[in-house]
Amino acid sequence: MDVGMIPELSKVSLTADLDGHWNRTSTISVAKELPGSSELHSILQQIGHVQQQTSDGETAKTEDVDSSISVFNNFGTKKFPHAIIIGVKKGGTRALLEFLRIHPDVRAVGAEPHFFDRFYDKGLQWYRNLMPRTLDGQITMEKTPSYFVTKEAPHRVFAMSRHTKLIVVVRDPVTRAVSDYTQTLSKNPGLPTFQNLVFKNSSRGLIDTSWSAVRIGIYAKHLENWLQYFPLSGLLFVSGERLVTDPAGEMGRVQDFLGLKRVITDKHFYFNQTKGFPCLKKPEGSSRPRCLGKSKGRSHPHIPPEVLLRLRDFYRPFNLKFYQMTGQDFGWD
Ligand SMILES: Nc1ncnc2c1ncn2[C@@H]1O[C@H](COP(=O)(O)OS(=O)(=O)O)[C@@H](OP(=O)(O)O)[C@H]1O
Repeated sequence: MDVGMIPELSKVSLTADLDGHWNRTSTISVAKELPGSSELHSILQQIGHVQQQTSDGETAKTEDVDSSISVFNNFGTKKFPHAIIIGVKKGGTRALLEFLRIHPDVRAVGAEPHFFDRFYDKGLQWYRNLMPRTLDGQITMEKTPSYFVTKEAPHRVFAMSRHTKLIVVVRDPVTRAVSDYTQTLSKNPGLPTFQNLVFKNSSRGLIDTSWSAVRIGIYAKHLENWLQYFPLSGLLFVSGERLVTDPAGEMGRVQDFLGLKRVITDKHFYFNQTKGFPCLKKPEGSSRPRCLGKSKGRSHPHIPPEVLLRLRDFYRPFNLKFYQMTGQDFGWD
């Protein structure tokens, strides 16, 4: 298709992954008024290539149309998610979702819908409409890591369906806080140092729990809110650390929890030395290996060790409580 021939009257930007490779995308701009531009959009949707930038910096398909299914057909139905990755921010939620998407029985929204925190007033039908169509036996999923720390989210998810399966990817809260800080710093290079933000003003080592990078890591506190509505058996806690060191092992647990056949195995992963993380040999919709984008697996700034130690001390009792509540020792201490 000669995109250069299309006049740019009013821009509609469609970011299409033309070669099926995650990190090499091309942007096509077409005129809104141009006859055929909506058809172009539809065609790109049909081949599953209409993408948008997700709030976590990854490129994701907006319409998860099966490549074998035309958008003009109505095979399958849009259902509320059977399972949601509810957290935690910077835990490894994007990696988990992308790994799950290689399973033929999983259909997921690529972007984060943020329904149960930001857009609840849009209503449940709006939410369901965001979901990809699924056939019998397939499960619908989404991920929005901020749900885990949103006070209203548990009762809202419960009101949608008490049977919703919930997955939480947890990571050492100290590393998570640094990762969170690194993300904010990348958007705002003028940010004060980590040590300036982590301690309360004029305090001698008092941790500032009003800073979200700290607060999110008090997992036991957030989990209490969820356990008021959901039984522990309705939640799965995935170790963010093991998702990196043993992705296939962790994916085995996830598939069991979701009642899926164990299709995703060690055959699907390879360790990319340059990236320093496991990558997919054959991701969904592509025959080429693929790693997550640059915003995942960033190097963290140096933080003085005594600051990290102080933060580790702060989290210790909350971590122990969390191990007790979940019956799992994540080994962060
Ligand atoms: N396979 C693979 N590739 C790249 N990165 C991986 C992977 N598995 C886990 N991680 C870790 O995921 C961290 C980002 O977490 P999230 O995806 O939950 O972030 S976000 O909340 O959606 O922004 C990200 O954090 P940073 O290392 O701080 O960038 C990674 O450590």
